[in-house]
Amino acid sequence: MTKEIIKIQDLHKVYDQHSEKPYEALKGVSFQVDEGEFVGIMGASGSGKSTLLNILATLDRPTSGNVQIDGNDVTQFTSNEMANFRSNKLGFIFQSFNLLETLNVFENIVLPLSLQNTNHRIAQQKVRQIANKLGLENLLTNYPTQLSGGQKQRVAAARALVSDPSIIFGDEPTGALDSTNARDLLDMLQQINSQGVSILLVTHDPFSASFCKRILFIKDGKIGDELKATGKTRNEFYQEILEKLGTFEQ
Ligand SMILES: Nc1ncnc2c1ncn2[C@@H]1O[C@H](COP(=O)(O)OP(=O)(O)OP(=O)(O)O)[C@@H](O)[C@H]1O
Repeated sequence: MTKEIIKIQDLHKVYDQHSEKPYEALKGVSFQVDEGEFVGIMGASGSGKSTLLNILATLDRPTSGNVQIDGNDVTQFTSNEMANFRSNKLGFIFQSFNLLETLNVFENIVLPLSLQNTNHRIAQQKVRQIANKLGLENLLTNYPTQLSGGQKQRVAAARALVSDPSIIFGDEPTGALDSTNARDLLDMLQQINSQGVSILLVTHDPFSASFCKRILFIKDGKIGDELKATGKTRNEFYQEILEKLGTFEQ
């Protein structure tokens, strides 16, 4: 039976709820993501993508609604439980890489394991394994300032993957990359996904979205539509996304 990695039901988020001008950024969002899926969330600026991602990433709480990740109702967690859950179960890849400049590549990648107090020898092994997989084995003693944008994003991906998360969240991860590096990162995400890791990608970019298996379109705080890649080439899916955006964003 398929396992749901994310299940959200009737999610609402109201900012400035008790002010004179409350703003409802999410207006009853429901969807689920099955284990092993690669799902994209697309929508115009201001449609609620970051609000949704922040709630899923346990960085913010909804005003109402249910959020289950890997069988846990994360809305019931205390702040401490949220932080533990985040470091054990979730991996993040952001547009801005978010590497620590004072740490070298090895130290950046090992960070989630250090936070979990993983045994030093096991942590070293895991970092080497993931570094080899992402072609970073010769860069482990470099500092972020000595890396290209594409290399930085691979380090960020290695850091997201090293703790074997249940799901990877990407927030415009190709936003700061040139087209070759963007393509490499997307190929890599697809490869990671083919090994069973679930991915949820928030993006404006139809090219990035065309690597997903399914795309949810959010408009004015609601899921408005959905596209599936099943049976289509990536290019056919890309064209379909472009057409959908053409009608959707008006
Ligand atoms: N902390 C906040 N307080 C009040 N309003 C907010 C807050 N954060 C976001 N909003 C509003 O909620 C709406 C959704 O914002 P959100 O950042 O989720 O959109 P988005 O789809 O991620 O946009 P973008 O693609 O530009 O990042 C916007 O109208 C925004 O102004």
